[in-house]
Amino acid sequence: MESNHNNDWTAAELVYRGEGNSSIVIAVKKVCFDQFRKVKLFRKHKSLPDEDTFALLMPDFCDIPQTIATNDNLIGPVISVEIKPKQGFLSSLDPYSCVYSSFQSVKLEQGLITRKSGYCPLDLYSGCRHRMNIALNQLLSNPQNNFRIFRDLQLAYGEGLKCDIDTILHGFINVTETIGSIKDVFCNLLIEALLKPFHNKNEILYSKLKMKYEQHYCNYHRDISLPCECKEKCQLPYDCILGTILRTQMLDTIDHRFAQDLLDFILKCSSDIEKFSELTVPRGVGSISKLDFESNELFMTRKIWEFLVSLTAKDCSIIIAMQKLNSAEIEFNSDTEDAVTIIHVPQARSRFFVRLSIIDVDQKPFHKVYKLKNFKNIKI
Ligand SMILES: O=P(O)(O)O[C@@H]1[C@@H](OP(=O)(O)O)[C@H](OP(=O)(O)O)[C@H](O)[C@H](OP(=O)(O)O)[C@H]1OP(=O)(O)O
Ligand SMILES: Nc1ncnc2c1ncn2[C@@H]1O[C@H](COP(=O)(O)OP(=O)(O)OP(=O)(O)O)[C@@H](O)[C@H]1O
Repeated sequence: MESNHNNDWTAAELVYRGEGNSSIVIAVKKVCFDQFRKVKLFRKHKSLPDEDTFALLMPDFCDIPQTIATNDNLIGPVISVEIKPKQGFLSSLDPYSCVYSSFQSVKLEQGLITRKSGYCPLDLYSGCRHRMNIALNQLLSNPQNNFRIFRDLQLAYGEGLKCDIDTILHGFINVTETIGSIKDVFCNLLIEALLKPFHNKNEILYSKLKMKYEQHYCNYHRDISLPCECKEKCQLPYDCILGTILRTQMLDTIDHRFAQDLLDFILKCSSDIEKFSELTVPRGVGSISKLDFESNELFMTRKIWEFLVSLTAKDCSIIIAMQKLNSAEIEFNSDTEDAVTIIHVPQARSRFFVRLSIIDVDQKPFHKVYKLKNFKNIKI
């Protein structure tokens, strides 16, 4: 990840941050990552390859560097929250319960988790502050791989590491200044960040993606989640970070079942599988039906492309990096490609500088279309 140094880091400067299926993420700091590696049991067998391998140098989205905001007016620790929100709408494969709860059953059966989470993505994506608050509280109580808090770039809260929230947030939200509990104030801040407009580089693509979304409820979580009883019917803002992710997820208009048939058919006629990994956005993206200019083949290829992009959006994570503002004015670089904003939280009598990012947006390979076949617990 980004550093002010040149690239000659020694092991002593590297900090283990986390890892996925295909990569280990290290931040450039002062301690060797091996000491900190708290890996899920099923990844314990993995190690770094002995031969030369590749590394990606990425900005550290848990940080608020000087290139984005002059730090003179920012005080206290940088608190970053990582949320892996998963699929935010009901799938036609199961119109009653969220997809997340089905995968939780599979994980429980496979011994990957010890108890099912009360987190319902439909609550988080609802746009209703009450429901979002329930979702965040459930993530806090059973974070799994869906929720982490970092304090000054170090993991402070997550699966297997549940420290006291008030201690983690010390100097960020102060108990003497808050009305209500620190946890409530913190959740309110996160909700505001998730609902703020998220301006990003791909706005032109995203503006083409429509979102016809009403609040949904999930049968599985009916004892935890509450119906939205707000005076005005809540709706997820189209242009917030969750809205952006949801619109991309909703590019999946065909579901695994049909995607598999479609892909079988395409592969019978052509072996050019490269077309599914093309980075160019296909013309007509987001349109449910075949458009006049599209041949059958173009249409089917577009549908598979959209399905795979939607899979990426169903698996990506959000990082919200925040720091307290100490004065009325803050200068930030208006050329920055990052989505930054300022949030006033009356209950904390404070304003916060917030940087929003989306990570883990690697393209999914086309064979992912067949993945669902391997899960006998998923209702089809
Ligand atoms: O299928 P899901 O919803 O369980 O998502 C997988 C994730 O599981 P999760 O449920 O988030 O713990 C899974 O996450 P973990 O490795 O369990 O942290 C991966 O992100 C996987 O993607 P890939 O195979 O590495 O490209 C994800 O698979 P795909 O999104 O590629 O299908
Ligand atoms: N650019 C970044 N800035 C800050 N933290 C990051 C960044 N990229 C990754 N991370 C951290 O490293 C962890 C692992 O990231 P990675 O993308 O490899 O795995 P993942 O999200 O679990 O995906 P997968 O299992 O699909 O490979 C993330 O969960 C996050 O905590």
